[in-house]
Amino acid sequence: MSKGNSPIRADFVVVANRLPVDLERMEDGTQRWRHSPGGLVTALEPFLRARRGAWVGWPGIADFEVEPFADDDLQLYPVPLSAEEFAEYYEGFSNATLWPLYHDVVVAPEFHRGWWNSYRRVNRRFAEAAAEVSAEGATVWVQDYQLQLVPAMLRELRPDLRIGFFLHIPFPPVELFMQLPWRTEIVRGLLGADLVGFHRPGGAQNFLWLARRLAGFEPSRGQVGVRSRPGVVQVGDRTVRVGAFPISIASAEMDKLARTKEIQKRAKEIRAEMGNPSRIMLGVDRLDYTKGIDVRLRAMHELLDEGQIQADDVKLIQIATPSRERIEHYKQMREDIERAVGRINGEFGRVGHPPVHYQHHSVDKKELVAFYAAADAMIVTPVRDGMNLVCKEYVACRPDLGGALVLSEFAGAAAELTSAFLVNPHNLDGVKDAMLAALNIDEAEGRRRMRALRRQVLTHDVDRWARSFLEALGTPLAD
Ligand SMILES: Nc1ncnc2c1ncn2[C@@H]1O[C@H](COP(=O)(O)OP(=O)(O)O[C@H]2O[C@H](CO)[C@@H](O)[C@H](O)[C@H]2O)[C@@H](O)[C@H]1O
Ligand SMILES: O=P(O)(O)OC[C@H](O)CO
Repeated sequence: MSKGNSPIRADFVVVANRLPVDLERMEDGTQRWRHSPGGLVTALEPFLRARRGAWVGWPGIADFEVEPFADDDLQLYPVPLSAEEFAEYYEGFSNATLWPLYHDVVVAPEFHRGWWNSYRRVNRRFAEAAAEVSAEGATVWVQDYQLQLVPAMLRELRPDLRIGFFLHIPFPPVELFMQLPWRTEIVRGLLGADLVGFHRPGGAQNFLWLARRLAGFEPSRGQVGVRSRPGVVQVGDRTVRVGAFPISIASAEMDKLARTKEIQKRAKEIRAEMGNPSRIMLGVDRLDYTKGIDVRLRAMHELLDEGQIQADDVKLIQIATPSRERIEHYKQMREDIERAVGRINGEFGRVGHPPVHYQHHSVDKKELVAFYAAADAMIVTPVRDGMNLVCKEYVACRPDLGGALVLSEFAGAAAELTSAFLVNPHNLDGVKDAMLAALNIDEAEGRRRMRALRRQVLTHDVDRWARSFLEALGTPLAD
């Protein structure tokens, strides 16, 4: 990574809360950059690197200023946050107001005027940074719920730009969105874009309704399609399009990696290290209360308790990336999950043979792919998820057509991955039945399901997602 002067103005700019790398302070006082967590970075980073764009985002440490710098072909443009802004804009309004509100109020959202003021102030700073780094007529792609005011603010500063916005989390039902005291400002902020994108048509449809109800604009009436038939809102002399663009992963790259001898060998080692149990279930998530980690632990506990599975035969690996650790609901959930893991291992484990192998940290990409290759059943049980990339990664990593996927109906991915064992995470018996079905699936049926899942994931990758969005924005990409 090389530090340089101010970056050249770019023709293609991504604006996201986080840079794709986070600055980390080590105990000895030194610092190092590490890959940022989460699905947004996973999806966008390879795409933007290949196009030599600029990325505007927060460097991951509060009260810290970093000069713009280049990371290989990517120009990184850090936006600083004070400790107070981190608490109010990021932990507060973004993750204790919007995150729960947009995820079906799974915990109660908090509404505080101070947090909102900070959100507005920080959105303004991001808009100013994007205005500075964008070349004349550039395409600027603003990402996610932390930056919903940026499109309108940026348009005010730079009317020459083409502005897209994509929401990575669900857009809520209108009845829930209407709880937000600053609902009209958010809708007007998003309408500053030329194209507003959601994962699912339902989100686009909800937004169109709100554009009329809250901002007084007349939207088009037809049903929004997937990557087609966007809705339209006329905002003065501008036409804003509103569409559905289901995100995906770099499927071919993961498939290729999973086929390597190194990964195959490591997958066998993982099974051996666990005592070669007959079946391994896997969960991989940011440690977030929306992901339903507690649901799969409860289901496993009951299956063991009822003798439907035996602790020596069936193991669960749960890999959980630390996330938003100072926020109360996250602290509480971590305690609950770790207590549930301890309880299962205490009740059903033997020395050296716990039924649940729990890791509270990230793993690198190769290790993650080896986990996917080693697992007989992938358990993805969010109570609400915009898309969920983990289930697509698992499918891409099974060129052997082995393994089975248990997937919540409330993940955006369920609309595409219909050959998974689809479950309602609120129905514990249904989750238990699906786990058993996935663990005991006969080989031919498993291969049939996995083949259908792979057809979808390999033909709908992240490149297709980005291309379809940018085409709808009117800036198609050259090959
Ligand atoms: N322990 C671990 N070690 C290493 N890597 C790990 C890991 N745990 C998770 N990851 C990686 O982090 C990413 C998580 O992406 P997800 O889509 O599953 O959820 P996230 O909520 O972060 O993303 C948000 O953005 C994405 C993209 O739009 C939406 O799919 C989603 O609904 C939305 O909440 C995956 O690429 C996964 O491999
Ligand atoms: O760690 P956060 O809060 O930046 O969340 C990362 C996820 O991608 C959220 O979309």
